[in-house]
Amino acid sequence: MKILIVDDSEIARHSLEMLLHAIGYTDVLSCSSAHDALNLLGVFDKIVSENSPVDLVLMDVMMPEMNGIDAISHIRAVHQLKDIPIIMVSISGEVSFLERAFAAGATDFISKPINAIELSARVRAAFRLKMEMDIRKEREQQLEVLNRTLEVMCNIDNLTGIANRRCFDETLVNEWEDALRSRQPLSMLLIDIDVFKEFNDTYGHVEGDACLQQVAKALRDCVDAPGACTARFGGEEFVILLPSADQISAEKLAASIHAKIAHLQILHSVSKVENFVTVSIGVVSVVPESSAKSLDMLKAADNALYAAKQQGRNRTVIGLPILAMH
Ligand SMILES: Nc1nc2c(ncn2[C@@H]2O[C@H](COP(=O)(O)OP(=O)(O)OP(=O)(O)O)[C@@H](O)[C@H]2O)c(=O)[nH]1
Repeated sequence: MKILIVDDSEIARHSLEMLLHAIGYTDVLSCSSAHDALNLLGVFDKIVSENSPVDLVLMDVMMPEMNGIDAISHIRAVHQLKDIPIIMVSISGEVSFLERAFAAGATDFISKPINAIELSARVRAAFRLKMEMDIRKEREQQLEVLNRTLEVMCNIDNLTGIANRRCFDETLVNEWEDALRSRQPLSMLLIDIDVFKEFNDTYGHVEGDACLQQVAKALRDCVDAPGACTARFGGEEFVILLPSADQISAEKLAASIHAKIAHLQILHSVSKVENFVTVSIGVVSVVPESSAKSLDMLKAADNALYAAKQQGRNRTVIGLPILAMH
């Protein structure tokens, strides 16, 4: 445990150091001014290390240039130094002084002349407090990491590793609002694997899962637009949301998805469409208006997908403008 003594009197520094040695604390640094102490603690550095160079400060109050209370205020203003215990050392114990010292962030107070027993008890208490704070800080950091991991897990589909429905629903609401404000187009592709029930019935559920994973990866590979969200909508259905993308970009993406899935050549011998896995896609592009809702967009994409299925599957159908649905 490293202790820093800050006192402009050499005699005071020396006698305090002797006392600390006598009660078992030998790792002691000292500064003759508040400015030197702030320098040593890194208060003037642009980037302050997370690990403080000392574990406890014994700060004299009356010093020329900068007094101990002002020095504490400077130390506490640095986030990384806000938990270092600082014990004020002073002849004065008057109430107004103590009030100012504690308001500035002092942890404790010890009056001169210093009694060894009192010093030992105060230093031990300060270290105990510091240890408890460090443990609490570490737990808070662990909790923060855990929370972030949980948040990511809550938004990911277990099987395919892409975003899940929950994540998509949230993204849709946000992107709709953004597009409404910015008057930018928003496009959506709803993608469904054709005759997938027969695929499962023929090759089994495990192969079905592997197929879903391959299709999800293919979709992810096709989408490179910044801010795009590729999600598993549910079952064998996927969805892609493209902010700032018009119908032409959405159609281009749909065409590249058909080509990519065809290129995978996932055998589907009982499909009535092709002898490999294909997908149907419903596309909707819109510049949102306040008279419509984000769910209207989803409905329009679903209708377009239904039409693609009706027209023979393995194709893309462009949905009606949302306002025309009302
Ligand atoms: N292996 C696997 N199958 C799933 C999963 N989720 C849904 N399915 C299957 O997907 C199939 C969907 O079948 P349908 O809704 O009848 O659709 P379809 O056979 O693709 O027919 P169309 O969409 O009209 O071309 C069902 O057999 C579901 O059991 C999953 O996580 N894994």
